[in-house]
Amino acid sequence: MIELKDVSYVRLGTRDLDDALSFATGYLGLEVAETARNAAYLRSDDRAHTLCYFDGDPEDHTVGFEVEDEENLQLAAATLERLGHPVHAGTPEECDLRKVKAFIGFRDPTGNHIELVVRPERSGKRYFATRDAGITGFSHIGLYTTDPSRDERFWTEVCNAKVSDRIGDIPLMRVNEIHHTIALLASDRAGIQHVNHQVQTSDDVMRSYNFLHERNVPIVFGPGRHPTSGARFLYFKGPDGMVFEYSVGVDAIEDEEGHNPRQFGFEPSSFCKWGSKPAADFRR
Ligand SMILES: O=C(O)c1cccc(O)c1O
Ligand SMILES: [Fe+2]
Repeated sequence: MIELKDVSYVRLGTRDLDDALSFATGYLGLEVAETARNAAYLRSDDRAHTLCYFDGDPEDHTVGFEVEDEENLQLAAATLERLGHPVHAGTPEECDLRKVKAFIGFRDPTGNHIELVVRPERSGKRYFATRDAGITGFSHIGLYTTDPSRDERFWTEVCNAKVSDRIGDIPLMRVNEIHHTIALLASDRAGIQHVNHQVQTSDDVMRSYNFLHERNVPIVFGPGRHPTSGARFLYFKGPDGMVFEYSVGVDAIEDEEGHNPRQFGFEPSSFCKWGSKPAADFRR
């Protein structure tokens, strides 16, 4: 069993690094940790970085998850190879770029690029953004799947994820007490559908709605409230069509043994209990 502790970072390719950087700092509200070697490293909490934009294919998305130690990493590599997922061991230079002690890369059954990392760096400095969006940290990702049931089995049987709720066949899965860290979304391709940052209060969600709307940043869903996690949310579009979500008030699953996944119908009211509807281009 591969024990994921938390999501660690996302890596997104872009053909226009300057544009991605100005969006990340001026609209999303991240802090630049470092710009180096055709990449920009951005912070959203006390970690050294949680988002990396690199000069490359905008379809090239990677999600990193933290595992406990190098022994667990080796066991994970062996498990993945045995199950037919070729594993790439991170070179020292690749580890440096990610500010991790060690990592492996592989593809999930849909073909999503996944990395497992050991000892991702923290920063001694607190996160301080130029735009105050109220961000408290990077929290979860929406991941495309070409087969939700197969990929649910991968994340819950090969890895330690547990299903908190399902909307239709779409699982919201946790790897710690937070309601979900991985949300799957059905598609005909691989990739990240959205990147979630938590914000401090509902006021932050509404302030960002006005701020982004006034500046013509496409709002693709919300403001609204998820019946599943209970979070108030706003989704908007960033560079290369990537969707970003702010949310506040995600449930913690305290009764780990006693929690049974709830089944919600695949309909708009299962995504928002305030009646907001996703825009046609919510999914790319
Ligand atoms: O927070 C949630 O419950 C949620 C539900 C559906 C889709 C999402 O992205 C979510 O974050
Ligand atoms: Fe989400």
